Amino acid sequence: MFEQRPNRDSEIVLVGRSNVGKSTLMREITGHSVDTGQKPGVTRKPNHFDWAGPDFMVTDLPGFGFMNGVPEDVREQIKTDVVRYVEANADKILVGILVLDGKAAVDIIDRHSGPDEIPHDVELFHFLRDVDVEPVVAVNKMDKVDDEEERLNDICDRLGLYPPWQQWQETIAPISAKRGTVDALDEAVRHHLHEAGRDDLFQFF
Ligand SMILES: Nc1nc2c(ncn2[C@@H]2O[C@H](COP(=O)(O)OP(=O)(O)OP(=O)(O)O)[C@@H](O)[C@H]2O)c(=O)[nH]1
Ligand SMILES: [Mg+2]
Repeated sequence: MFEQRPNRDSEIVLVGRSNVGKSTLMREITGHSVDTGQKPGVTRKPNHFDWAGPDFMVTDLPGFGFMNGVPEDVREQIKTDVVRYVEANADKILVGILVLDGKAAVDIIDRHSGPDEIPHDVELFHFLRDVDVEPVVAVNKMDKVDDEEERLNDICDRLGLYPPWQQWQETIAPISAKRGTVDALDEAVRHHLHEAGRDDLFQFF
């Protein structure tokens, strides 16, 4: 289990497979420098960012799934730790941002779908809902995607959300963290913050 969680009563977490751009998005949200990398598995411990004023923080959690050079048992342990972290703090987490690689997600999901296999991304999406954390799916790296509409509709379909994706703008947010194009995510997060009566946190999104 991850140690040393700062004592904050409101939180937004970033979760997802390794190398999808969680830390890049974290940098974009917070304006702080965060380690990012070409190689998966850069973030091994949660990165918490809090501010002097509000009782709020954003947490960039380690990625899981395939990572070059990282043994399977370590990858599984990271995933277990991430799930436990979210479970343990679910009552404080206002929004769970599930980051996907828009270019790769559908192929990876389809490759890992089977009679006794649920893909990590799909599992995590339903897990967030199960623990009553509002999920927002940040479909990242859209700068590399040509068939945007089709891709977003396929992602909805795999997550059990009836297409077209435009019906789910509080849940599905196409972005490019690297380019700083994150308006759709800000909108979706604000929607949930508003529902939670937390317009005071709009300053961060
Ligand atoms: N083309 C493109 N590349 C991106 C985008 N966002 C992130 N990347 C790249 O994706 C790679 C991984 O980014 P990270 O932010 O380190 O990914 P991560 O999800 O934090 O990875 P872990 O810490 O291993 O879980 C880096 O090379 C980033 O520059 C994006 O919007 N577009
Ligand atoms: Mg990272």
